[in-house]
Formats: sequence, C-alpha cells, structure tokens
Amino acid sequence: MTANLLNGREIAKDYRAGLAEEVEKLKENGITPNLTVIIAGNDGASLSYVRSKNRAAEKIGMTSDIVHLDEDATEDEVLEELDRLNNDDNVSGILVQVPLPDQISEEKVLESIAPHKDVDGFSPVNIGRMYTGQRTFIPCTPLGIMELLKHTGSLEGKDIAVIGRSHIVGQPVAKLLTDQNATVTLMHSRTKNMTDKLSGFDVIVSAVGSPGLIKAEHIKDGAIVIDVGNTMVGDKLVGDVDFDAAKEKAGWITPVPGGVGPLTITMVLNNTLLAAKWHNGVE
Ligand SMILES: Nc1nc(=O)c2c([nH]1)NC[C@@H]1CN(c3ccc(C(=O)N[C@@H](CCC(=O)O)C(=O)O)cc3)C=[N+]21
Repeated sequence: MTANLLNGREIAKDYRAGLAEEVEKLKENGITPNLTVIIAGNDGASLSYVRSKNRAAEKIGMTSDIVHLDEDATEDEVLEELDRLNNDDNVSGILVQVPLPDQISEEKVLESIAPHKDVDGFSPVNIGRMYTGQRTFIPCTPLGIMELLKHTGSLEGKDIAVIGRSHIVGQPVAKLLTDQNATVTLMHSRTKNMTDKLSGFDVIVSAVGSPGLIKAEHIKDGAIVIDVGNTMVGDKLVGDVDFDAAKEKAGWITPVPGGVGPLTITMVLNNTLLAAKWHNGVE
C-alpha cells in the first residue's frame, strides 16, 4: 500500500493557530506569555533550533528571548542566569538547549530550572510528576508524537515498538502510549535481532539517530511509522527510516524533515502557554 503522509508542518500550523487565539485572549487580560531560551556555545544546529523556537513563539504573539552564553561559559554563569529567570515574573517558560558544553553539568542545570517554568519537562521533579500522573509539563517531542498519532485513530490495543530509551523521547513516549491502552515494547541498542522483530508491530516509533536503520522489509503492511531521527548527513537532515521504500509499505508515515520536528516546537509553545496560564491562575 502507499502510506498516508503525516504532514507535521500542516498539523503544526493548525495547532499553532489555536495557540495564537489563546495567546490573544491572555493578552487581553494583561498576560503576555514569554519563552526564554538559554544556549551556551555556537553549534550551528543548536543555534538554528533556538532561533526557530523564538520565531515560532513570536509568530503566535508570545515574546521570546535568547540568552546566548559563550562556549567557555562556566556552570556558575548558567546557574546565575537560571536564578535570574526563575525569579523574573515576565518569564513564563525557560528552556536550556542541550547538549551543553562539557564543563557544565546537565544534571545540575536541569534540576536548577524552577519546575513551574520547565517547559521542556526535563527536570527530575517534572519527570516524577509525569510518571505519577500529576499536572506537569510533558516533554515536547513525546507530546508532539501523540498529537501526530491522534490523526491516525485510536491506539487502544495496538502493539507498538518504541526504539530508543532516552529520558527525553523513548521512555516518556512509552508511558504516554501505555496511557492510551497500547501495548508497548521498548527496544534499544542491546535488543536482540531488533529490526527482525519490528514486522510484528502495528506502530513503530524510532528515536535512534541512525539513518537507514528501518527498511521497508521491517514494516508490517499498513503499519504506522513515526520517525523521530534527525541526523545531518552532509547538508541534509535525515531520519531513521528509509522513507521512499517504507512509504510503499506503511499505512501512515512521517517525513524528515517536516514530521515530528515541527510538532516538537509546537509543544514548546503549548507548554509555555500552559505555564503562563498556571502562573496566573487561569485554568
Ligand atoms: N532543551 C532542549 N529542548 C529541545 O526540545 C531540544 C534540545 N534541547 N536540543 C536539541 C533537540 C532537537 N530538537 C529539535 C526541534 C525541532 C526540530 C525541527 O523542527 N526540525 C525540522 C527541520 C529543521 C531544519 O530543517 O533544520 C523538521 O524536522 O522539519 C528538530 C529538532 C529539539 N531539541
């Protein structure tokens, strides 16, 4: 079969239009959501993501700032900035772009973001809150994947392979899928004969960063394929899935670019809006 395309750019555009309306309403009540991003260093891809997030925030009526520190910034400098932003009532959401330069402990930084401003949902408090089902910020890529999957129908009873066990994508998305009554198998670099097993699954979510990992022969006819990989190969961004062949086998498939990425950014905006609402007692 030839797959239906899950067009992340279009789905993101519609979702952001809804967010823009909500931002407008908040602004009528004197509340302007603000997203502030801290970045240390000059990695080209990271700078480009950060600028996209800022542009996207401004486009829906939020304000957005970038705190750009040097490649050789110290951990104390980052922590000082965080302290300032944590205590600034004009800042709704804070995001610290990862990876950080080697001299800075990611663990220390992530646990220093005030949980009520941690719109990435990366801090230990918010991760704990998510697993115990409390109100929190859910990480943006998992939320974006769930939004894409809404367009394919119910997940109840589906057998789903999630490949990758990171705290940012694999593990939280496995949790969210389980909450939708899917049966989830979490696969990773030590899974035996991994790709051979995939053909038994109704949905594959691949978050590895290994171009060409998943080929048409690994995909069950009509399966849903969500490609979270984003690897630069020369000047091209590519996912984990051999898209051109896979789209002839899958029922639904995300392209790279234009699949999960635009939804990740959308969910940063979504969480920033939530932060602004919660800080102001708006439900
Ligand atoms: N604190 C933090 N939060 C993050 O959410 C975070 C991070 N650090 N570090 C890096 C990763 C990566 N990430 C992406 C977001 C959007 C696209 C995206 O929109 N990609 C476009 C293409 C962009 C292009 O063409 O360059 C697409 O897939 O269509 C990609 C990657 C967020 N991350």
